[in-house]
Amino acid sequence: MAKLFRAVIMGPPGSGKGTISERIAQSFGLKHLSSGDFLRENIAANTEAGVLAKTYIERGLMVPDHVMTRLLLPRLEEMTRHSWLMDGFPCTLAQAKALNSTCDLDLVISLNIPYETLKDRLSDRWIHPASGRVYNMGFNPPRVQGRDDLSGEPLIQHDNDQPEALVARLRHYKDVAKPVIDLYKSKGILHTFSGTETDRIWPYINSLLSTKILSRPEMDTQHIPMP
Ligand SMILES: Nc1ncnc2c1ncn2[C@@H]1O[C@H](COP(=O)(O)OP(=O)(O)OP(=O)(O)O)[C@@H](O)[C@H]1O
Ligand SMILES: Nc1nc2c(ncn2[C@@H]2O[C@H](COP(=O)(O)OP(=O)(O)O)[C@@H](O)[C@H]2O)c(=O)[nH]1
Repeated sequence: MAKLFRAVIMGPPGSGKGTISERIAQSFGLKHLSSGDFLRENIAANTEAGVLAKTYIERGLMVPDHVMTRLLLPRLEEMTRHSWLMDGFPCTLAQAKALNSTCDLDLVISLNIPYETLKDRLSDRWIHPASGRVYNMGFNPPRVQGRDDLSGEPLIQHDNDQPEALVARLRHYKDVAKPVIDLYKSKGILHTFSGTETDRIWPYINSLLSTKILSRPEMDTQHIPMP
C-alpha cells in the first residue's frame, strides 16, 4: 500500500498559506484543502452548517470549533486514499485535538512573516469571492485589472484585510495558534519558515517536501511502493 502524506500549513492572515499551498499542490500532487473554500462551498450549497457558518463569517468572526469539526472531519474521512495539504484548519487547540483523533499528520508548515509585510500584502489583496482565488496588485496581478482571470467576474477587497482590522486579527491568531504550534512542536512535526518573500521561502519548503514525498500526482494513485 502506498504511503500517504498528510500536512497542514499554518500562519497569520496574509502569510501566504494559500499561495504556497497552490505551489505545493502543483509540485507534489497533494490535494489542497482549504477551510475557507470549504466553508464557501457549504454556504453556496445552503447546507445546515453553511447557513450557520455564514452568520459568523459575515460578522468577521471565526466559526465555532464544533461547526468546523462537524464540517471538516467527515470530509477528511472520505479522503483516506489521498494525500492532502490542509490550509486554514486547525486554527485552535480544540480543532487540532479533533483532527488528531481522525488522522496522523506527517508534517506541519508554519509561516512566520513580519507584521509590516502582512499589512502591505493584505491591503493589496483582491479576491474572487465565488472561487476564493487570490490576487495581489504587485505580486500576482490579474490579467485584467479588477477582474478574475478565469471567470472575468469582479474582484473585491475584504474590509478585514485593511490595516485597522489587521492588528486585532493578528493578536487573535497569535493567541489561538500558540498552543497549536506548541502541540505540533512537541510531536516533532513542526517546520517554521520565516521571511518577507514567498519566492525566497518556497525553495526551502520545496526541498523539505522533496525529502518527505516521493514524487508528483501519481502518489495519489497508490502505485508508489513504500520507501
Ligand atoms: N479553522 C477555522 N476555524 C474557524 N473559522 C474559520 C476557520 N477557517 C476559516 N474560518 C472562517 O472562514 C473565514 C474565511 O476563511 P479564509 O481562510 O478564506 O479567509 P481569511 O479569514 O481571510 O484567512 P486568511 O487571511 O488567513 O487567508 C474566516 O474569516 C473565518 O471566519
Ligand atoms: N508582495 C507580495 N505579495 C505576496 C507574496 N506572497 C503572497 N502574496 C500576496 O499576499 C496576499 C496574501 O497571500 P495568501 O496566500 O492569500 O495568504 P493567506 O492569507 O495566508 O492564505 C495575496 O494577495 C498574495 O497574492 C510575496 O512574496 N510578496
